[in-house]
Amino acid sequence: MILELDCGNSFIKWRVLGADVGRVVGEGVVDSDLALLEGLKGLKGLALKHCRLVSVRTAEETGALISSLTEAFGVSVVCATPAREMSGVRNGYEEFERLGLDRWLAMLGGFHLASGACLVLDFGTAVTADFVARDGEHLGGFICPGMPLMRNQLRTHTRRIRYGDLAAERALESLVPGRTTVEAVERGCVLMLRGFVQAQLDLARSYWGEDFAVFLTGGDADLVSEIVPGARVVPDLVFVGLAMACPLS
Ligand SMILES: Nc1ncnc2c1ncn2[C@@H]1O[C@H](COP(=O)(O)OP(=O)(O)O)[C@@H](O)[C@H]1O
Ligand SMILES: CC(C)(COP(=O)(O)O)[C@@H](O)C(=O)NCCC(=O)O
Ligand SMILES: [K+]
Repeated sequence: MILELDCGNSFIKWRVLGADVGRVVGEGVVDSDLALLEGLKGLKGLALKHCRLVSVRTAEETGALISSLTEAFGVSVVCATPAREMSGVRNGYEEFERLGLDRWLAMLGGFHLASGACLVLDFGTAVTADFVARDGEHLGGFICPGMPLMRNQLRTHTRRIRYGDLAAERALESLVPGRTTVEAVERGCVLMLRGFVQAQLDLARSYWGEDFAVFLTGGDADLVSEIVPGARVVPDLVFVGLAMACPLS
């Protein structure tokens, strides 16, 4: 069995692939190393042979997680590392090692699935957009705050914006102008995200006409999917790229 991990700034996404090619035998989203270990220990018949991991956390945090996994399951862990070029995609950053590895893997996955030009949008703690041309050249991208950061900035830096998670969820049942604080903030932030997406689509069309694929991934992808009808929502896009960057013999 193979354990795959995507360690973002807020959550660790994990899944276990069975011995027969690619079948997912367990998966989850957790907010701590401890919760990950608990989740894995709860799987019946777990027999990990390999583990591959991508992390945008500090080397210390990632190292601690790797030690815990090795100790708990006796598995060796392979980490995705930065590359200038891989699977036909050329990293467009001036310093390729500074590009977020989750972005890099999502691009590898997207370019592989599209076999052509693609726009990759990831809606996590931060929101990222990356442009990959038909020849595999990464043209660069954009980073802006995601939903969790936008709402928390408003909560932290104003005196009168306070509300709970349940109210936040309910507020998004519609996007008409809000009549309560929670509606006004949650809907306002979603419209910011959608505006960002529109700007990326406009730019992609200016480069490639209609000849490109759009991939949406990350925990908040559903908040924007309806405004990009042709987009492919691929929650495991980072894992697609992770398998390409860390093949296991
Ligand atoms: N099943 C889920 N578990 C956790 N977060 C989720 C889930 N579905 C949607 N979300 C939302 O996704 C966002 C986090 O996205 P994610 O891609 O996990 O971020 P990161 O990679 O930065 O940790 C949060 O705003 C969270 O509310
Ligand atoms: C942009 C990110 C913060 C996104 O992280 P996430 O929201 O997925 O947790 C991450 O890819 C990162 O730390 N990148 C390094 C900076 C860069 O890509 O330029
Ligand atoms: K991510």
